[in-house]
Amino acid sequence: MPTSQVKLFRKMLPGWELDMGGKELPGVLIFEIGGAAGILESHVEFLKTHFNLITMKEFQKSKEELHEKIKSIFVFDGRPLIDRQLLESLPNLKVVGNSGVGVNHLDLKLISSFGAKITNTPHAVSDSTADIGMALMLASARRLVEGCHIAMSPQTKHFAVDWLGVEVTRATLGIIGMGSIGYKVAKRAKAFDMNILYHNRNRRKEEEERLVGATYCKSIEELLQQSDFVMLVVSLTSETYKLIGKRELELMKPTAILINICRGAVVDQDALGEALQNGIIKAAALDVTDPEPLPRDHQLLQLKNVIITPHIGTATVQALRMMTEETVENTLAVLNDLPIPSEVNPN
Ligand SMILES: O=C(O)C(=O)CO
Repeated sequence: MPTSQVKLFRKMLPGWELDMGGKELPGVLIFEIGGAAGILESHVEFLKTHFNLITMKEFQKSKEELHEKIKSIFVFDGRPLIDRQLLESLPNLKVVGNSGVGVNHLDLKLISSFGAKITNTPHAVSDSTADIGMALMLASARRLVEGCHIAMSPQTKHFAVDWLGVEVTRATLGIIGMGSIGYKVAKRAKAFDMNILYHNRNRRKEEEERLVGATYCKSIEELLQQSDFVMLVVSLTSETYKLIGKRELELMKPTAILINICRGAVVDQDALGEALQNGIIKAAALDVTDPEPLPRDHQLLQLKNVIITPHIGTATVQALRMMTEETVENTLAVLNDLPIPSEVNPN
């Protein structure tokens, strides 16, 4: 039997050359291969060197014998849905590996009550999601989408715009949430000579030093009042649900732009629509909404000062590859009793 080598993209756990020789590969339940919420076909060969992949279709047709082989579930784009019934049918489940950083679609307490660990992939997603944050900020500031429509419209005879954008250079960016994505946003914003404010539950002195300047705002209010751009990069929890509502929007500058790259429900979207129509803030750029997609008659879709992208924070070849690798790392760590690179605390 060949030795299966764990390829670590971060090379952070030394000595990870697990000898799988002679052992049966652990069963992993996946939603499907291919399709919108399926494992990418190009990742299957790599995954099969470590695991016995079982799709939901195979699982549903199978007998208990197969259920007993399943040690892990890989969740991609929220699927498969993990409910009590599924958990009860997997007596040897040890880990649920979520591809992506946000775990608001998982019932963490329920999963951990079945003795399974939960992992996510904060490292894999941070660059691509920070890039989308920068792309949305620049696109909104320079009115890229409106410009693109004018340049491509069959009605356009000559280029003349009756509006001006604003520059991000030397402007103040307020980042709400200084986790791995927030930090990467700040790093990029530094290259634009932006003045960086951030709010986080805990002050992140190490990140401040690494960035050579980022000012901690203990209160969100202070950050909202001072920022030209406000970027949301928090996890969705009961504490951050509708964190940005009417009151918070009214604290922002009338010239400010709101960028959301975390979860739609962090913003009160009705309040946002009103604020955008009434000049309370200038514009919004959203990679996430609640729900996704928004109903076609939603007020946010009618406004010229809004850009919406279809939750593409991690939609790159590189990010998906790294998410798969980070999930493999996490899963193998749990199954081999090694330190878990990215474990989610169910509390
Ligand atoms: O990693 C996640 O949870 C994302 O939604 C990235 O956009």
